[in-house]
Amino acid sequence: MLETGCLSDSRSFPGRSKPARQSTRQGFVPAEAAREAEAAKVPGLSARIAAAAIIADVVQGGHRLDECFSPQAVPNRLSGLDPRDVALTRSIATVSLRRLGVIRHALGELLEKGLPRQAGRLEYTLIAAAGQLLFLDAADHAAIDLAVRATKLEPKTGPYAGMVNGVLRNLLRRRDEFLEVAASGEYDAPPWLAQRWRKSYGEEAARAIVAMYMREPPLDVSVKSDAGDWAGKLDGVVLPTGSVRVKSRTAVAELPGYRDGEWWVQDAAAALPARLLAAKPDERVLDMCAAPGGKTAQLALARAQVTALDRSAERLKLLASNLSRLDLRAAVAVGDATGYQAQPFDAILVDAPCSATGTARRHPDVPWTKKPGDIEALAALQAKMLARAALLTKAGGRIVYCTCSLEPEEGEQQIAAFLRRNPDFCRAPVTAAADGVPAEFITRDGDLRTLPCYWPNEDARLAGIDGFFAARLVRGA
Ligand SMILES: C[S@@+](CC[C@H](N)C(=O)[O-])C[C@H]1O[C@@H](n2cnc3c(N)ncnc32)[C@H](O)[C@@H]1O
Repeated sequence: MLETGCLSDSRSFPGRSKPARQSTRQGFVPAEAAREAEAAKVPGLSARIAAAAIIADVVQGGHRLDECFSPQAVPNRLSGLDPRDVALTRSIATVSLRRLGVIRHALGELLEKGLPRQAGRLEYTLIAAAGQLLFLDAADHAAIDLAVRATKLEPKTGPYAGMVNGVLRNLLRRRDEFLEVAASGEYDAPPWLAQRWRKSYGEEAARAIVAMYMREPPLDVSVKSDAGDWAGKLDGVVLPTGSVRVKSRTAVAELPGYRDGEWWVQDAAAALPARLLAAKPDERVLDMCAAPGGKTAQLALARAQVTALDRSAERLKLLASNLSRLDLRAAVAVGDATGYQAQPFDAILVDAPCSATGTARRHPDVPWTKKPGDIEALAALQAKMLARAALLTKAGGRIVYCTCSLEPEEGEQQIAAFLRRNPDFCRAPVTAAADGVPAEFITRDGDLRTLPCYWPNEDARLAGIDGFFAARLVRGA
């Protein structure tokens, strides 16, 4: 339920002379209908084609992986696929993006001369097939055969079917070698991000963050009441912060209590900022970047008078439907937070758009679609939102600012700059005792900082937490 912005960072394999530049939409659409009909005749082929197309949409086109699986996705790569094929497409695309670094390394080793130019989606067919051969339990011969068939179906890639066959068979022969490279973690994050995390958190934590990003995320939910009871019903545990971590792998909508609106999906770290705002009944509260509404639900549950503002009308529809399922109320407003005007509020939550580098377990596309410049641009937007929030806060009122980013520019540095510019505000430090937040999550300045490597556990269903930053600020009376 967390969301990320996405911009493309098209990268090439080592050893490739030039990326095969091609617009995803222009290149893939024309033969679509005929190819779909052909592909539908071979079990599993449509899912492989869809997975390769989605990986291309993400890596080349800058789409968010989640978005590609939404019914509103444009282009929609899933039309006509049955639910089993959609699930297979999702697992191939997800693992291929999670492991993109080492897959690119392996393909770079195998493609000594690089990829041919003008080769359509060849690169992404290879990535999807390598993802299956290295990291999924799919039958090897099916992964190779279907990649070759997918290659033959598209005029641009057709001539390279023999090459695809050869490369994937060589990959299979050298699989143990590439799995050892994968285990070293060397290629698991783009170098510029790994370097940033080493600088911010030290070598050991940076390694642990990246290692956590190679694992499936747990399912955390926020419950309306009686966490212990719901932990029992959902085969879960109550976390020290009050969220329930669900061990069951049943589809979310099929779990007990979902349809009755008793809980909503929300990472344990994402549940903390609204808690820090501590909204009281009837207080006027602005949720400045509200959709899809995980934090709005918390504020509404506290019986505050919540205004849920977001720039995206589409995402606010999702918020409205989430609140309706939960039988919770908020006033909804579509608008740009940086220019929003209203009577001052008692409390404001600024859950600002950010690079989302703390959520790469849930969004394995994030590390491969962000660029260094994005962080600067997002930090500038966040500063504007904070400035507007300051104008909209009553004397004595409070702001909680948060991002799901690991980057200090979007967290600690943002708040330091805000406090320099706004001497009428001061920090209200987070404390373990009063806020019910584990002491290891609290920085020396009294902000919240969670790292994905916290709460390690052998069982992936119980391990880790999203990377979040939150600061609580109070305006002088
Ligand atoms: C991190 S998400 C919010 C998640 C949400 N608070 C939750 O807990 O479910 C950031 C949101 O900011 C919205 N957004 C981006 N730019 C905005 C702007 N200028 N004004 C208002 N909302 C904006 C996005 O549409 C997105 O829904």
